[in-house]
Amino acid sequence: MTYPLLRVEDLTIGFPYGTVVHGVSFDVHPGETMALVGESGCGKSITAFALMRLLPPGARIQGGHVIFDGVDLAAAAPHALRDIRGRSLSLILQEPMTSLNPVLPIGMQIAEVMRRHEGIGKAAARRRSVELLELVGVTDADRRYDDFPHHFSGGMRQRVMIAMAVACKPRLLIADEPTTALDVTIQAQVLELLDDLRRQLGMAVLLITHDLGVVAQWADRVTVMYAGRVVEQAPVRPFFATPQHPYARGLLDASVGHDGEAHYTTRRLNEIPGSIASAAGEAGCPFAPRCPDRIAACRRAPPVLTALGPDHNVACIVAAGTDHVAVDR
Ligand SMILES: Nc1ncnc2c1ncn2[C@@H]1O[C@H](COP(=O)(O)OP(=O)(O)OP(=O)(O)O)[C@@H](O)[C@H]1O
Repeated sequence: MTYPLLRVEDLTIGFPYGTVVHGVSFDVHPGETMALVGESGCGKSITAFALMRLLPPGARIQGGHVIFDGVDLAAAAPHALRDIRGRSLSLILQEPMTSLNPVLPIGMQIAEVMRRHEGIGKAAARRRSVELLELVGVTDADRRYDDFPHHFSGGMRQRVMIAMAVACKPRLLIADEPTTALDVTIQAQVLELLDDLRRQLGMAVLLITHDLGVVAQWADRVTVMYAGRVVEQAPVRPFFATPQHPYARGLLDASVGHDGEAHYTTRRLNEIPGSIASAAGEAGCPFAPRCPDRIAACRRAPPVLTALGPDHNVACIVAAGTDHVAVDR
């Protein structure tokens, strides 16, 4: 096992009204795709923003560590963060229009990232921006360098965002629902592009998604979140073959079609009866109100993440057995 590139340890995030991410831990290894999956509101995006230290107003890291390449980003000084962000750690979001400047030509925006982080001259930055646009599949890149974001379709804008995000060859790209706003064929093309770039540039990808089809096809490992906590993490193959947490099992059971084939692509995570909101105010396992396997002890305290096997952890006292051993990180 390689040493992790990113180690998130016991990360806890809150707003003035309460804690929304409770002691989340996961690793991302060099060159791999790790999927962070969960239904809307479970805390995926807030976790991603916390990794970049770009939390919305009012939100605060209340505890834990985010060790990236040996530096604790949760405690790093602003100048150190500025240097890391956009250079070795990059973020792409669901809707590129929120990240692109509408009044600047797209080529110039890509060039600007390289000029800021690598201090290269104007001409070299332009040349490399055109190469990057070609790399992400923008045809006639030299001419399109001077086009504005509104001249591009949604899928092409996402390609431009990806070009900008990988301009400085990051070691880790965080992609927060990168294809949710796109139609299905374009989604597949953009995910394929991300995977190609991951291999070509040797970067790792933290892929945030609510789509199990995307996880099955593109991820090496998966971390499932529920109500601000990690409930299961495993390599993708054992996860899909033998999911252990009742929430994960519910997600996968429900995605098998009448023909007996798995249909992950159309699966939405909110089809299990009940809602995350029903966990509010619960003292025990946040999934207990919706859980088919719950026993009385589930109501006592949130279960700890427990090792079931190599790299396979579950936070469920029923799945883990009562004589469980806490995960030793
Ligand atoms: N700006 C904000 N102010 C207050 N609460 C917020 C804010 N942003 C997120 N939250 C809360 O934090 C929790 C986690 O939200 P987050 O956006 O991380 O969920 P998510 O899993 O990414 O969902 P989605 O897939 O819908 O984006 C939710 O309860 C949400 O209501």
